[in-house]
Amino acid sequence: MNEPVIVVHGGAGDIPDSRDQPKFNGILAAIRKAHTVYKNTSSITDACQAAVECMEDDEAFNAGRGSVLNLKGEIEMEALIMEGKDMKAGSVTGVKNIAHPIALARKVMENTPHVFLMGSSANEFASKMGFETVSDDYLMTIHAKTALNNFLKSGGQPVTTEIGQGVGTVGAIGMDTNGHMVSCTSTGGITGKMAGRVGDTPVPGAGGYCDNNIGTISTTGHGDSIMRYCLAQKIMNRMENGEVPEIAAQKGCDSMSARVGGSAGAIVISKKGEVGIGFSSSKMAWAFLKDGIIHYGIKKGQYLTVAL
Ligand SMILES: NC(=O)C[C@H](N)C(=O)O
Repeated sequence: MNEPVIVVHGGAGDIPDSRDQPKFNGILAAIRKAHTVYKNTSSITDACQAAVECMEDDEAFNAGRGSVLNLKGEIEMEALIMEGKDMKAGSVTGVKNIAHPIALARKVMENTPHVFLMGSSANEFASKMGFETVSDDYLMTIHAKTALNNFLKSGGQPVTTEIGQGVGTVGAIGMDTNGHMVSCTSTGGITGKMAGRVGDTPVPGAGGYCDNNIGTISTTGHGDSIMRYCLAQKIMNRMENGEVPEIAAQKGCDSMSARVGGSAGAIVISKKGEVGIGFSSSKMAWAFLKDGIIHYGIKKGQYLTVAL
């Protein structure tokens, strides 16, 4: 393969139409950023991390700036990175006041003997690694505050607001020209979650997975369902058993919804470089780059293209 394959998502769920364009702008910017970084570094890990950081900076998404609020009105963020060569992984959960949880997950992968760090200890590690602290005011958007108010007013039922209950988790997966793969996912979780709630996103096999011998995946959607179903791992199993990524992603999400409820979406690349996009939610923002063309969409059956 002469070109890398890069796929991103900007969250699955009940996304109001008014949010489509900001999400398109964000996912297209993320793909372009990833492409530039890949050209400069030849590192698919750097490229996908950069794509996720680009969306963490963009308040159209529920990750980094724009993260949703827990029941106490706080932001607790989570992220996972996994590389497919040696199946190394790094995760964080319950982190506060940093701009790029995905960068911290990478530090866990590369600078500790562990996979997963949590809460204030993860924040202490961030300080040690030289991460700057950002204020709650920077991370907390009016959309996130409105979403929590609406959630509380409705007696704790999921409400579709401008940003939905938790839509807008972000992910980027990629394969370089040597077949090396990576998976990156970052989120603020779901609006009105209990303080300390851990979602699917930082859990390998649920929020993402990566193995150069099979493929790479990032998921999004109702995390408590995704975690119970081990959605990323289930989709890997389907590909290992010969399903093409498009079918594996869609059937994986549909089977999760049928078995445990909730809805989800997934982006997938197989070891052959084939791309799969699937979601059982009403929408998922996705985009991928292949042969100089960006393909993207958000509604079922929507398939748009634009030059890089
Ligand atoms: N929109 C999302 O993907 C939310 C995330 N999966 C969570 O439940 O924490």
